[in-house]
Amino acid sequence: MRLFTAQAMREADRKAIDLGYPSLLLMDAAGRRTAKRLLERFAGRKIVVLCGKGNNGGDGLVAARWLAHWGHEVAVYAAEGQEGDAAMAQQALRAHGLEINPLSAWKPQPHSVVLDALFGTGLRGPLEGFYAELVENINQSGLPVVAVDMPSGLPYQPHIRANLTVALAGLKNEHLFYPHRTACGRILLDSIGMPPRALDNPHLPELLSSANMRALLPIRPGNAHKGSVGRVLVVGGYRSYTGAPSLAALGAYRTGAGLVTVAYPADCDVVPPLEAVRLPLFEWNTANLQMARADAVAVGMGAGEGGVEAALAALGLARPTVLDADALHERVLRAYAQSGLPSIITPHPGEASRLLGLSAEQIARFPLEAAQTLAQRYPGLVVVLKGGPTVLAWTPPGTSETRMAVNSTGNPQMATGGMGDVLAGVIGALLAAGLSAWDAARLGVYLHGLAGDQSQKPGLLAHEVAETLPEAVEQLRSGSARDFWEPGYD
Ligand SMILES: NC(=O)C1=CN([C@@H]2O[C@H](COP(=O)(O)OP(=O)(O)OC[C@H]3O[C@@H](n4cnc5c(N)ncnc54)[C@H](OP(=O)(O)O)[C@@H]3O)[C@@H](O)[C@H]2O)[C@@H](O)CC1
Ligand SMILES: [K+]
Repeated sequence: MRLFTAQAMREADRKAIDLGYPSLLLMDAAGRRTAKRLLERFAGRKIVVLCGKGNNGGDGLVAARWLAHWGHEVAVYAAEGQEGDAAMAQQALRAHGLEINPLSAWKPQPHSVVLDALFGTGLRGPLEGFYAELVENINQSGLPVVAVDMPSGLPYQPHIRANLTVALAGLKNEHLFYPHRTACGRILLDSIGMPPRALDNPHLPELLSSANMRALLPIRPGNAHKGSVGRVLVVGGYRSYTGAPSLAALGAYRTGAGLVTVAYPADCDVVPPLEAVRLPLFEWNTANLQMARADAVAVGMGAGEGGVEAALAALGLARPTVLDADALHERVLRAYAQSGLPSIITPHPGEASRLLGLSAEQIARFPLEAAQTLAQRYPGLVVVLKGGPTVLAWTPPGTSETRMAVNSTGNPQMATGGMGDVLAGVIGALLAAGLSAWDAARLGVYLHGLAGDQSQKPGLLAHEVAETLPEAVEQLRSGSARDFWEPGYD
């Protein structure tokens, strides 16, 4: 499954037409299915359909026709100047005897639901004048709004704040990234019958879905023993950051690691989980770290000033590695990129900002671009740029194309201390279980977010998320993990 931009969706639309698929069929499916979705939630209210002159408006005209056909009370307000498919939709609506009112005549009507079919992927800039005012009036009316494809006005201001958005053919950036996602309300996805070949575009980011992630779960053989399912070495801790390596160890164990060793400075008060092997060290060097037999390493959590030294010492172990927090320095990243070892870096926007020389606000605003830039700067390293949502990027060595993925699990309550440490442990366990760096990173962020989604209450703590990981793994394995968008009828 891919994550689209408005432009990429227009290309998919063109591709469908090139394949011979009649565009009017897409519009009919879009309108009809949106109408059904509206009825599921808002049956009994009068339906007011507001249509622009483009194809988003055309979808609205189709929806109005079906709603009237099914016997519901519908009022239609539309801009003038429809062409092509939208003009046909208008013709069909007139044939059903429905009156079309000018958009300027719309006034909020009590107990109505608004179907927002003003603008979709064809918007080319912020709404102004009449349309800006209309959007503000709709928002201020307090009436429930169902948006066709996306709330009109996005990604600019002003835009509609919808209760429900029916995304057509695929999810777009606005449906995933905050703050725009908030304006969508609940998100439903409908394929509208778009030929899959038209949507197939390997250059777009992968959207991590339950079906794809389920296929990556490692299988625990019947004769498993603790040495065969993955041994993780966690390296970190410094002064007041003694909890970080312990949380990583917990994350690793709860994801299925067979044995976790925690290496930490001997003069630090680190208290690893009871089940972990303790490795207090007076010096970070490879020989010392070799005392732990590890299939994968997670290094840097709470390592403070010792982060660089610890990560360079861990490089000598030549194991797949997760580099987190205080290990995330230019020197370390260069060395790991050159080593060719499967390695993953897990910066948050602040750490990415230090690496890229950009502000954390810029990183948070353009996460796809930031992750891609890091992946191109350090070929071979899998970049996990943490955020809402987390973005992944990887430039396989010897290639120039960067693969991108966007996570679909997780919630804002997970923005608390220690959450990243747990994630590093989760990914470490998956590396130790034998997954490739790209697979371990994608499945790791997905599971970590899914665990966080079990409780979306304020005050969620990192160790609680770690404790919920087994439930998340089980949910994914059993097929009961749900994607946040609800799939359509097909
Ligand atoms: N994906 C698919 O395959 C399918 C997609 N479908 C649907 O098509 C939708 C996309 O339709 P679209 O391309 O016609 O664009 P749309 O959003 O209706 O807006 C265009 C209108 O907006 C206007 N306009 C632009 N900027 C403006 C501004 N700043 N301020 C004011 N006006 C502005 C522009 O006017 P113009 O500048 O051209 O005069 C034009 O009239 C998509 O979201 C989905 O709902 C389905 O029907 C079936 C399959
Ligand atoms: K819309």
